[in-house]
Amino acid sequence: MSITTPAFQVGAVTYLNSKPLIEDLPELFPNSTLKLDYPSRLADALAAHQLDVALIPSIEYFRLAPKTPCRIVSDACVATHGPVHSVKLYSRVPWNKVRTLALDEGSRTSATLARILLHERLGLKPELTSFPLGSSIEETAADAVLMIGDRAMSAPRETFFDAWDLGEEWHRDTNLPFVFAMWVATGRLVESSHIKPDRIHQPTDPDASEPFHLDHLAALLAEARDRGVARCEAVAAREAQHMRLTTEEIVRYFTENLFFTMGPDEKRGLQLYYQLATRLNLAPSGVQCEFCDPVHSR
Ligand SMILES: C=C(O[C@@H]1C=C(C(=O)O)C=C[C@H]1O)C(=O)O
Repeated sequence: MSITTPAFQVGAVTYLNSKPLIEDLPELFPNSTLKLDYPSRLADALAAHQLDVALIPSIEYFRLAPKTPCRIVSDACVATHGPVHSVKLYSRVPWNKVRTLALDEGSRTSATLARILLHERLGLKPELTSFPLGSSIEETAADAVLMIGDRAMSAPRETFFDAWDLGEEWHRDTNLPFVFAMWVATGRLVESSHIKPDRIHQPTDPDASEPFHLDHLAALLAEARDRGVARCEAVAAREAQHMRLTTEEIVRYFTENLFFTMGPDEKRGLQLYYQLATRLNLAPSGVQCEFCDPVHSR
């Protein structure tokens, strides 16, 4: 595909789970800067207009939408249909005795999901603390600790009373997939979308040799995902060199735990999650979810 892209600031999650979505992104967005960071930081940077488009925690779309024009710009996402393997809630006490909860500083979506599950299942509203990015789970004192991303993929040294895989627990309760992250654009990319929601023209960008539409962005992000998924064994072999996981384990994670396309069931799961979050006042109500139509790049 040859589309001239303007110079975007693109942000993507630094974890293993996002690698299949960003394969070839530098090639597909040659003029853009790709910044890899923790999900919570990407959400803050997008809200602060330091990024034009970013893979952000799904809950953050609902928090951002009432404050600033933003749009879901791709059907590429990070989702699961059961155990996700990299989002764990550990408890030192029986679940009904959880009074304090330490939330992974990198997380927003799973942090909200942990609170929803504890409330929906057990009526709990634990006191919250942070589980900082640079520290180990043994340094936390809370009754329960949420850990996400690469550091959640190996078992901690401490023996816990119990552990939940949040993708699995969500699926057990709802029979629906769960969407952890999705591509959202804001600022100059979508401001004109108030006038024409699905045909965004970027006439102001001096670098663009042709008008740039959100459809182009959707097509490029879908192409990056399709290329990454098609090459997931090579991606796994490369990533295994600097992780304490084998290529086979990473391939299984990419192909059995994770799903990278937002289909009808993922949308239903996301809408239910949003509803439950609003019931607990963890997201503003009334946000309409306008999804991006599927784009087939090949
Ligand atoms: C599946 C995961 O999804 C991530 C979890 C997120 C969150 O909890 O806010 C955000 C982005 C995702 O990449 C994971 O961290 O392992």
